[in-house]
This record gives sequence, structure tokens and C-alpha cells, in this order.
Amino acid sequence: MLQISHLYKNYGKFQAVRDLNLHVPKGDLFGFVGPNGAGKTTTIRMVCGLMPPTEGTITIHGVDALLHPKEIKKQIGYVPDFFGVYDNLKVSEYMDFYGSMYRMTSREIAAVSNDLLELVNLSDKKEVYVDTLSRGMKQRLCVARALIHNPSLLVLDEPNSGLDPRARVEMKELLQNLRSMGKTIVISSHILSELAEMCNSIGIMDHGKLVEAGNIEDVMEHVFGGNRIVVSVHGEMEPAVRMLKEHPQIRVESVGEKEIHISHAMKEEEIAQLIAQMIQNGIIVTGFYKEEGNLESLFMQLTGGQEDEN
Ligand SMILES: Nc1ncnc2c1ncn2[C@@H]1O[C@H](COP(=O)(O)OP(=O)(O)OP(=O)(O)O)[C@@H](O)[C@H]1O
Repeated sequence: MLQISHLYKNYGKFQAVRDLNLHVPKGDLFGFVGPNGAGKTTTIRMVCGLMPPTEGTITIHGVDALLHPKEIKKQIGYVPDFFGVYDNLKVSEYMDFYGSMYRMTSREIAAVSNDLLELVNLSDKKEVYVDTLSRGMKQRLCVARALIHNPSLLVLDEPNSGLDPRARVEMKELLQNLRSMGKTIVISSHILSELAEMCNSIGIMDHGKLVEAGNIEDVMEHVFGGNRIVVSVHGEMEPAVRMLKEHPQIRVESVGEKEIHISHAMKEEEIAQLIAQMIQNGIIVTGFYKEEGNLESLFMQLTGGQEDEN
């Protein structure tokens, strides 16, 4: 659906995006993660045709975005990371305004506007002035207006920034709903836990480069090698730690009050043998499970710990 190949963006001598290659399949909810200044907004703006790349190609449904910008704009709904000032504009007028920008007739706008406002849960706000809406409502209205021309790809730049927890949950539900309706969605954020909850695939950017991309589980599996285990022990920790440290295929990563985190290069049956040996040695093993890892630690690992939550 979205294909980015060898994409570069230079601001003068500064390279904001460097050799970015990415494929987002149809129906994906893809999250762009990266610390401030990683190049997410720059990439998104190029995808949406708001800024030309220095080099590289972007295609949507196989259509070259640089060669056919008008056609591409019909395919994309863009939600920027800022909300303009709309004095004296009611919600329904706001939708009319954006519909007319896509040269839709009043009848066409009316036909979709009501449905979209219902979708974003703003049906009862049609006659309310936009500037009096809460931030969460404004963000949802922004999504509704981005969908007015029925684009297949929705691109959102930091849609959750400044939202309270409840508004974030509403935004997440809305995006998941849109995905189930067949939209492809690209969302940028540096709030990693949220992306982990809602996206099925992610790309991690750092200093203009995509350092990792793919299905969330695969990305984490790749980084951790899927070989981290948490061993929970009741009673004395020392014998368990010593035994694990002496094991040639185990590296003890950290020791907590009741848990030992290890990484290993063992096969299934060797893991089973290890548990049996620990128990034979009188160690009371109360838990032995694969560490799932989380997006935060992955992010820190890949970007050298420059996370900046807002
Ligand atoms: N118009 C510009 N001229 C010069 N440098 C720019 C311009 N726009 C962005 N940059 C620089 O390019 C880099 C990437 O910026 P960008 O806004 O794409 O990052 P980002 O990942 O979206 O960060 P944030 O999370 O802070 O929005 C930053 O170092 C930024 O200072």
C-alpha cells in the first residue's frame, strides 16, 4: 500500500532523513516511533506530499506520489500535529469547509459528514463552535475532517500529544475501529506504550534512520532474540544466582528481590533440564517464564536511551 524507497531529506547540510525504506501493507496500523528530532514529522510530511524529498520515491497503491501529487492527495487523509484556530466556525461548518476543499458538493458533504461525526462521537456537537471543544474532541474532529474524502490511507502526526488518558483511550478505539473498516493507518508518536497497545507494526527512527521495522512481536523478538527468561525463586536467591551464573549457556542480566533475569542460548529440552536441576538442588522455583520485553526497553536499546515522554 505505502512503499518508501531510499528516501532522503536534507535541510541545507543537515540530513533529517537518511535512506529510509519502508513498506506498510494495506490494513496495517503502523506506528512510527522515535525520540524528538528523529525525523518522523519530516517523513510524514513527505508522504503526504507537503514537502518534496531530496531523493527517493514514495508510492501509494503503486502510484508515484511525486509524479502524481493530485491523485495521491485523494488517497491520503492527514492529521497534523497542530490544530489551527477556527474562530466563529461551528463543527458542521468546519466539515463543510474541508469537504469543499476537496471540491465535494454540499450534498456529498452532507451525506458523509453526519456519519463521520457519529464515528468520532461528535454527533451532538454539530452546532457547537470548534474553538470551544476540548482538545480530545478537536483531535477527533481532525480525524473526521481527514476522512471526509474517504481516503484509503490515514496519516496522523502525534495525535495523542496533550490528550488526557481518557481522550487517548478514545483515540485508540477510534483508530482501531477505522482499521477494522479497512483503512491503512500510519501514526507517529514517542509515547511507546500506546503504540504497542494499538499498532500491529512499528518502525523505530533515530537520527533520520529507520533502525528497525516490522510486526511488533517480530521486532521485539529480533532485538531480544526471544531468549530472555525470568526465574522467580522463593527463599534464598544466592544459590540460584550462582547456579545460573555457572551455566555455560546462560548470562545473568539482573537480580531482583525474588526474580532473576537471564538470557540464554538453550534449546527447549535444555531449559526443562535446567528447571529440574534447580529443583533437585533444593531451589524453590516459583516461576519460570519467557520475558516478553516491552517497547520502552526496546526503544532505549535501539536509540541509546533518548526517549522523551510527554
Ligand atoms: N524546516 C527545517 N529546517 C531545518 N531543520 C529542520 C526543519 N524541520 C525539521 N528540522 C530538523 O530535522 C530534524 C527532524 O525533525 P522532525 O520534526 O522531522 O523530527 P520528529 O521526529 O518529528 O521530532 P518531534 O518528535 O520533535 O516532532 C530535527 O533535527 C529538526 O530540528
